[in-house]
Amino acid sequence: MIEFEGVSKTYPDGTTAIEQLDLVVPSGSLTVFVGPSGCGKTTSMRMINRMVEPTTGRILVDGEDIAAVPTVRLRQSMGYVLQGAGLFPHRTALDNAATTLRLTGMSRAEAREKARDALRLVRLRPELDDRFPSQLSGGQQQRVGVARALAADPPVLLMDEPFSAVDPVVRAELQAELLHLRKTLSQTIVFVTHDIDEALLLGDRIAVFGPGGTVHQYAKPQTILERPADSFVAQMVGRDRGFRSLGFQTDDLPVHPLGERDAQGAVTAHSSEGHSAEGPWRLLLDEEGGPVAWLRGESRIPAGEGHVAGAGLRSALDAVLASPADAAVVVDEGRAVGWLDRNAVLRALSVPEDRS
Ligand SMILES: Nc1ncnc2c1ncn2[C@@H]1O[C@H](COP(=O)(O)OP(=O)(O)OP(=O)(O)O)[C@@H](O)[C@H]1O
Repeated sequence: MIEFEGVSKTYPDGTTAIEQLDLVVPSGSLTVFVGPSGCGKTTSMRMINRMVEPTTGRILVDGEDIAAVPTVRLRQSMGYVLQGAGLFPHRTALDNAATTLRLTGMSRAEAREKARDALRLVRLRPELDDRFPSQLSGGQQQRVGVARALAADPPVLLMDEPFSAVDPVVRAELQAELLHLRKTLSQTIVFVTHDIDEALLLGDRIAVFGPGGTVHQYAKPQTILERPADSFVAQMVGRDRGFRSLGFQTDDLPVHPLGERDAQGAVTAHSSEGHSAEGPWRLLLDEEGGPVAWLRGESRIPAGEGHVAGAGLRSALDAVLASPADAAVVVDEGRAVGWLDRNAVLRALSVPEDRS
């Protein structure tokens, strides 16, 4: 657990970066600091590993005031990932990933062994281990940066705009990777970004920073979307708040059985309303059971991705709206497994969730 207690920071030139910050980052959580440029996110994060010292207040890590912890010991307990990875250009991916371990005095062989494990954890392909940063793509460099921070298995991971220097497709990939990694990691993560969508996607909790270094709201993503604390936060989260908040509402909608395949390899869509004169929509599946196309009479419409059971009401609504039939297909690892009834989704939307 990381606790900020009445923390303020005024730089020697008189700039106040942070004003009276009181905030608790729970152990094992991924907490995002989000806000426009210059509102003190990076300053707050750097105070956690004492790259910046507070002017007033104190910061506790697991109950210990970090002002009393030697900086070397403190930093060894915290991985740090920067924007643009910040790799050493003349070291290979493997040696870059081994850097922090070497600083702890570990032998080269052992450090490389552990670094190799970390590179596999972030899914860098083994054949890239011996490349230099200039021979890696931006996304691959960023993976090495994350591996370097994780290699020593520190209890705290500080990530400062780690994905902002890569293109949107690679960025989405790295975000998905981090969500995946979190299932196996126990680290307490503090993640800085100016992108509210990234914050909503990744954060267990989000602190919205505003001008003058004040935190306007510190809450779960769903709460930030549904109940922004003030007009500044409402403006940050922007348009489609209501629709986007559906993504955080769980769906426990019934899944109807898929039924038998016909001679063509298609299954007939579940319907609660009866079929039109042209007969029912059928969904053609490939050999592995993946949806290919909707068929009815002369019509053939490419099948969308379908809905993954439990993925939330936003995904369920999207799937039924995109389907030409009265039902959307439910998929598991790309294979069709059942049907989601459109009316059931619409009924679920009309019953407000308990938001207490
Ligand atoms: N070393 C410094 N000396 C003086 N002022 C500083 C220093 N570092 C940061 N600042 C100022 O403190 C304020 C907060 O900066 P900080 O980098 O923490 O904000 P940020 O929200 O992380 O912004 P960005 O997203 O642009 O990095 C800004 O006004 C900045 O100019």
